[in-house]
Amino acid sequence: MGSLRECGVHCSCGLECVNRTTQRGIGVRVKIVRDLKKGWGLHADQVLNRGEFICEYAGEFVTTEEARRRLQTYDELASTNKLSPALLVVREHLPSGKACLRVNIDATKIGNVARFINHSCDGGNLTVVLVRNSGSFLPRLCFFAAVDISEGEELTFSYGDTRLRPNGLPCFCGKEACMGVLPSEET
Ligand SMILES: C[S@@+](CC[C@H](N)C(=O)[O-])C[C@H]1O[C@@H](n2cnc3c(N)ncnc32)[C@H](O)[C@@H]1O
Repeated sequence: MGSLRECGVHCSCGLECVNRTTQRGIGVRVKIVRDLKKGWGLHADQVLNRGEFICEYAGEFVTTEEARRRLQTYDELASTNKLSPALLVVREHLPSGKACLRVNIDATKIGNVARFINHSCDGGNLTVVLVRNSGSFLPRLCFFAAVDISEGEELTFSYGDTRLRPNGLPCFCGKEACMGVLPSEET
């Protein structure tokens, strides 16, 4: 996972500033496509170039305690196909190496198209970047194209390490590297 600093509230520049790439909304064409096994997924609706900003993972920022509570409910509902949860947990190791910042973003009820991005065991074609706007405490989670992407191709990233929870839901990413199980949070 990468990290990036952008201009923020205290900078005198406007949205046209070259250092506000992720603050202008979604500037590329994407479409939501249904897959029989994975449900809805996000696909490129144009050629995307490596390094291009795709979208932010918008959602509710929740505390770890609240995330744990929600994950328990979501797991139960997901196991009976009653819900497609989209609570993403990201850990950023601080430079000291002694602590890590945990960010929980729940797009299950409030979010944008990023909540339709499915998992791929090979890491997918998107790079996840933690973006800090100067003056803001919380980082935002943004997706950039990790490679050149063709029109129609599904956009995917890795939800995490499957080994953390070997008895999760089945994965249908279809990649050679597929672990057979969808990564999910335990804590
Ligand atoms: C963030 S949502 C992605 C959008 C979701 N497919 C939908 O229809 O709303 C995460 C959920 O999508 C499904 N999903 C994502 N990637 C998958 C994969 N590789 N194999 C099977 N199901 C997947 C799982 O149900 C997972 O809980």
